[in-house]
Amino acid sequence: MPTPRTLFDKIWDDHVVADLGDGFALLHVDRHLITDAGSKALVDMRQRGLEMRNPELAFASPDHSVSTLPGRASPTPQGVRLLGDLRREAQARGIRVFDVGSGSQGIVHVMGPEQGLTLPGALVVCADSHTCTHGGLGALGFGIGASEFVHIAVTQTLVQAKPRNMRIRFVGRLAQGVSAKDMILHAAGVVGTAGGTGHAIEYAGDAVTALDVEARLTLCNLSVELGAKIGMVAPDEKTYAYLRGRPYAPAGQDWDVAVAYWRTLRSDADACFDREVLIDTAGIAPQVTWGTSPEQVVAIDGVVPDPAGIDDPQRRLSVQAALDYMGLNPGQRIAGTPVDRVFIGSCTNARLSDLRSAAAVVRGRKVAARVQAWVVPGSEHIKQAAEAEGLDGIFLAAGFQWRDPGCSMCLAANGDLAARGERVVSTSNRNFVGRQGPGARTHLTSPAMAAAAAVAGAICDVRDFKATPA
Ligand SMILES: CC(C)[C@H](C(=O)O)[C@@H](O)C(=O)O
Ligand code: SF4
Repeated sequence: MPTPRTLFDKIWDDHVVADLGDGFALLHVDRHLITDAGSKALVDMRQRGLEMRNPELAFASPDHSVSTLPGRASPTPQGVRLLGDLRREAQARGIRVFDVGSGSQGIVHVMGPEQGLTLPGALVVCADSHTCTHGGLGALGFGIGASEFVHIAVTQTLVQAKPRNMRIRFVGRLAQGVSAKDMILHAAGVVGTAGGTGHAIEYAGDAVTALDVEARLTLCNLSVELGAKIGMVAPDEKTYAYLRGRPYAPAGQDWDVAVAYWRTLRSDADACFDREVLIDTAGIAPQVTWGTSPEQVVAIDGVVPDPAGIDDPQRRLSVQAALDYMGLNPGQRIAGTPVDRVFIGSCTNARLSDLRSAAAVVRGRKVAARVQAWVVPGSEHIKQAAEAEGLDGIFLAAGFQWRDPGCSMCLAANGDLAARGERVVSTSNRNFVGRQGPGARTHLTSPAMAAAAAVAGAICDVRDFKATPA
């Protein structure tokens, strides 16, 4: 009998070129995604006279340094340089760039799945920590560093230590008004930002199977916020339906061969996980982060912690520091906290289904007077598709800005940032100190919760909003 293996073990094994011992392996890389933020490595390679082995397996899209204002020129000198580097270096090597205005540009973790570049069982890398997103399609995706970038570009392989296996099982049904973002924020609260360190996480359970592919991408997107470089969902019929007909997905006979392989990509029933976490999905309410780390999260009907009640002195200090930065009082209810800005965007939550769920809340309503609210679609494709079904009109009529695709206020790029002390409800994945601008305060939520906050002018429970008929 062969040893039972996990989904992750199987994909790992299929990519081992050489076993290097001590848990290390040389792995083949199927897709190397390149952002403008990672393009410096290409410049370094040229200066060192290093050739790229398989430029046809590398795909680039500018995202961090593109302006999201119509016109699209980066307003910062750094952005201009990164964009210029990416275009010049990619062109010199024949790397396909999904460039601004091509109709296909997008945040790289949105573009990859959308183009069918991300496939079940494929090893996908990018010099960006949220490459774990691609696991939503059953790919083995993870972020790499600058030296690994060069190794991959030159050899199409990389050396990795094999992480351990972890499984988070979400059992039971997701309640109305609750989404994949709430599931993963809740999980961050349960396991903490170091809970997945050194592990590849598989998300499983009936609540995960019930998610559509875009929601699975959201789920996997925050794996790195749980400390894991890798997060995955086993591919299934929904995965195949999502991929069929995409530009880079296999076609014809190749499609049948691929699907036959993809069907083998699931954890064996008796596969062993080094760590297992069980989460009762039915008990999850819409989540809001209150602090400066994704694990500092609370249900919308909850209160922020009171440091006075925390025994561990280090934890007490860090909770106090987070409350101070966020301008919140110990033990206060999170609901009702007034907000200044709402950002619906990022590789976490700027796909069509995200924009639809936000629009369903916004339709027929107005953004509160003192709130600045933005929608930044994840890609040019999504922007077009959303416009084709009139979502832009809903957002614009409500008083949102409808911007062009890019990372934008997720990381305060290109002047897209909040002012010191401003409170932002954001659909992105990081609420670190200064992430959305020096002194800016970030609360992470789902798109529907962000939309509700924009309308109410305060953090509030989206379940209190009745959908207005179209
Ligand atoms: C700029 C890039 C390297 C960074 C990352 O690795 O994730 C960014 O995308 C982020 O989200 O903080
Ligand atoms: S959208 Fe945000 S999290 Fe995603 S790649 Fe861009 S900066 Fe990183």
